[in-house]
Amino acid sequence: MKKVIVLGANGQLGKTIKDYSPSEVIKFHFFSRNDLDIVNKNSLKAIFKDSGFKYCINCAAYTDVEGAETNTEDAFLINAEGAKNIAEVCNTYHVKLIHISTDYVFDGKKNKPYTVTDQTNPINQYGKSKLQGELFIQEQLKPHYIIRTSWLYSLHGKNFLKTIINKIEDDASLNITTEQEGTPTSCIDLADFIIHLIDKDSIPYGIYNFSANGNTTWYGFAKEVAKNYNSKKTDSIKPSGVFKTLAKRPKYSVFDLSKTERIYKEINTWQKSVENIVKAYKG
Ligand SMILES: NC(=O)C1=CN([C@@H]2O[C@H](COP(=O)(O)OP(=O)(O)OC[C@H]3O[C@@H](n4cnc5c(N)ncnc54)[C@H](O)[C@@H]3O)[C@@H](O)[C@H]2O)C=CC1
Repeated sequence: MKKVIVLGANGQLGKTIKDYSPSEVIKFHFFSRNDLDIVNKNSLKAIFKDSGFKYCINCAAYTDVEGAETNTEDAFLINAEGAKNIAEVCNTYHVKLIHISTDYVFDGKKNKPYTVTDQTNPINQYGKSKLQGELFIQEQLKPHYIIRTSWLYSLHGKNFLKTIINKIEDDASLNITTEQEGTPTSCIDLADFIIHLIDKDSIPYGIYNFSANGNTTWYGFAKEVAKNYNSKKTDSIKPSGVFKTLAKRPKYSVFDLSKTERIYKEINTWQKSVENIVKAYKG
């Protein structure tokens, strides 16, 4: 039985991992921010010491992209220093780390999918803090997987898919930007990939991209949600131009998935995963 600690367990990815039926080979131990703050290295040490954890999944992060522009110190404390603390403690207690990172480590100036070796160049504070976290982990700990993902949604917490469903329920008409291109990714698909890494236990360490297959805009994503949730409402979603925000967003952040699919399987298209989750939402 492999003992696995999950940090940031009350976020949408953490909760999705919790939904996984208990596996016969993995025993999860979930810690929310209230249980264990990743900024506090001594608390981490106390929990990891003599724990017998084989893997740590770090879902904990400062994820408010807009907020990070003004609360930059907090973003770096959690996304960079927190990640460093985890890496150090994993190193001391021989725990393998699975850490989640983001497409926002790129500037979005490319026009074909980003590979894991492409030059990073974050254009907002959130992306900068997440990249610093990646670099600390690479410095501190050999047995690590850094999974870069994008546009996460799930049945839990606040996310774009649930916002669109709520707006459709309220009969609101929506203008959604066509300015950014990327890939919506279901936490269920990502959780399955994370479990695959642990199950196999022999996949080479390093950076992996993980998103669904294909790409779209936030407008295309919203339309697809509407089509699956209530096809009569698709016309209430209209395309719009730039959505003014404090934090700059990469215009293009599609991933090249070839390295990931070589050690995993062909990943769902984003449309298929949206269909699956809307079905699950409707129950
Ligand atoms: N949401 C998205 O669209 C994307 C998310 N990511 C990354 O995926 C990972 C998971 O994201 P989500 O589940 O969507 O985030 P979330 O915001 O739903 O969950 C993050 C969790 O981390 C916890 N947390 C914050 N500070 C903490 C601390 N100091 N100690 C312990 N826990 C703390 C929060 O309480 C929250 O429960 C994060 O690393 C995020 O950066 C990457 C790309 C896109």
